[in-house]
Amino acid sequence: MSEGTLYDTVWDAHRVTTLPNGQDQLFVGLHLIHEVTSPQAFSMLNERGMEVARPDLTLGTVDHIVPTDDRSRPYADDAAEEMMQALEANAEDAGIDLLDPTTGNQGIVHVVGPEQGLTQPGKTIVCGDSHTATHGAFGALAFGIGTSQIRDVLATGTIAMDKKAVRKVEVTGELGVAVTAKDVILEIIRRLGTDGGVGYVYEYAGEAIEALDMAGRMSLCNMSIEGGARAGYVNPDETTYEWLKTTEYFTENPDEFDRLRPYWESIRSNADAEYDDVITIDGGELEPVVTWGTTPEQGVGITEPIPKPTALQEDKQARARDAQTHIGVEPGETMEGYAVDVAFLGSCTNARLPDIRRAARVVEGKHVHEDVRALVVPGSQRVSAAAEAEGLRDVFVNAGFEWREPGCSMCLAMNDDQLVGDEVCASSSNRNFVGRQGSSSGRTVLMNPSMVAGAAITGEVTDVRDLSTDDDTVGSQPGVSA
Ligand SMILES: CC(C)[C@H](C(=O)O)[C@@H](O)C(=O)O
Ligand code: SF4
Repeated sequence: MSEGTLYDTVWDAHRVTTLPNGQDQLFVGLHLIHEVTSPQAFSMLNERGMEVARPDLTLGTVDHIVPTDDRSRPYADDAAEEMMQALEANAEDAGIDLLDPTTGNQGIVHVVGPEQGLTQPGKTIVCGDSHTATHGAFGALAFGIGTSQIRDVLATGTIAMDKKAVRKVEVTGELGVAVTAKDVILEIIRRLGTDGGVGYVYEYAGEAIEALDMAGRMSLCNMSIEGGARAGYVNPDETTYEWLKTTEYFTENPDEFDRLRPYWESIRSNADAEYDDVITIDGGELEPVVTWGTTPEQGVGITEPIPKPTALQEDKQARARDAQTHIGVEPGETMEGYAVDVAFLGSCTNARLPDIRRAARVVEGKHVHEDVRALVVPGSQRVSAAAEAEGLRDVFVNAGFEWREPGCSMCLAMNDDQLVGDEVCASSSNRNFVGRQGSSSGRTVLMNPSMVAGAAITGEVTDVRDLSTDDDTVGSQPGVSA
């Protein structure tokens, strides 16, 4: 078993006891809740007449069902209004802060926690949402949990969990122009498969990871779960501390920053830490990755041919054939030139300010292709306001994009933002499952945000390196705090 890793150290620091069934009971430092997965857990608690143990360590937001256009109440969709009301009532009763749209701080749960400065190194963070691993970007242990676990955390402020093995995923070298954290994680999943991480937590390390800004680290950790890992994290460093320092939590509590910093330093994996597995990828060799299929592992470099199903592992061949039929691609072709109908720049993977900046650089002075419907859905109200203040909203709107209010939107289509019929979407989100974007015949091609911007402009999957000669510098800071 691993030893001396951040995972081991933070786990031990939070262990309350080992339970008779062998699981460890961990103290939970931050519990994030949203409208889809929390109502049932609150009902279970209410049925037993129990109270929320740590409302002070719980934070709510609304993201999945919230409309991204007209947000006047009641919401046009009754189911959405009902979920929102349940969340409001539960938060109010328990005394939990709720980042609703009137606060100016609303957004996707995995965008707002870090923005608020509540996602911190060495914390245990849970949320009833599979992409909770995002918060691992800060060196937190962050896990997605199910409804009965949400209930348990609400009731006790702790959670029972099995300890996993740790795989170090080392990405060496320097990423090329237009190659981003999204491409790195799509490449990792392509190589190891969507179940390659089962039983593991991933520690991302190496020069290419250390060079990523916090937005990039969040994109990377966000998709750990798509690779089957229980969680993913990056050891905290100066980049992490710089982000934290500018958040409201720490500008309001500067002493806290000085008090916590030694702890943050102390939890970093030791130089001689032992891992259960190590894999190394040469980051310098990567190019932008896009998916050709219906799982995130079915990806390919933008200039590479789509594989023949028979070239894949035997148990993956049938699924690959079905996927190629659904998407309508042939092995041997590249994805370049594949026509798109919709461009979606959004989701907790890629809707932070640096993502929007990168995409804006591609879009500036150009126009969305006449056959394409293009949307920017910022990850949070803060991201949106910061982007607007920098003039980025104008760049997109002038180019023919719709600029929407924050939420999950077309990432999973629980609101009105949906594909129609067999539309193809160039999407900066994290899942390309059949039906994911609201239409069972709809087709999703996952890619990084500037590639989405490129597809919006040309009307087809495009190697964005051919569109922009710029380097990849967009500023390392979020620019969305305080
Ligand atoms: C609705 C929620 C339970 C779900 C998740 O857990 O991931 C959603 O966020 C998703 O991305 O599919
Ligand atoms: S943006 Fe997508 S992946 Fe992220 S929480 Fe919302 S639905 Fe889930």
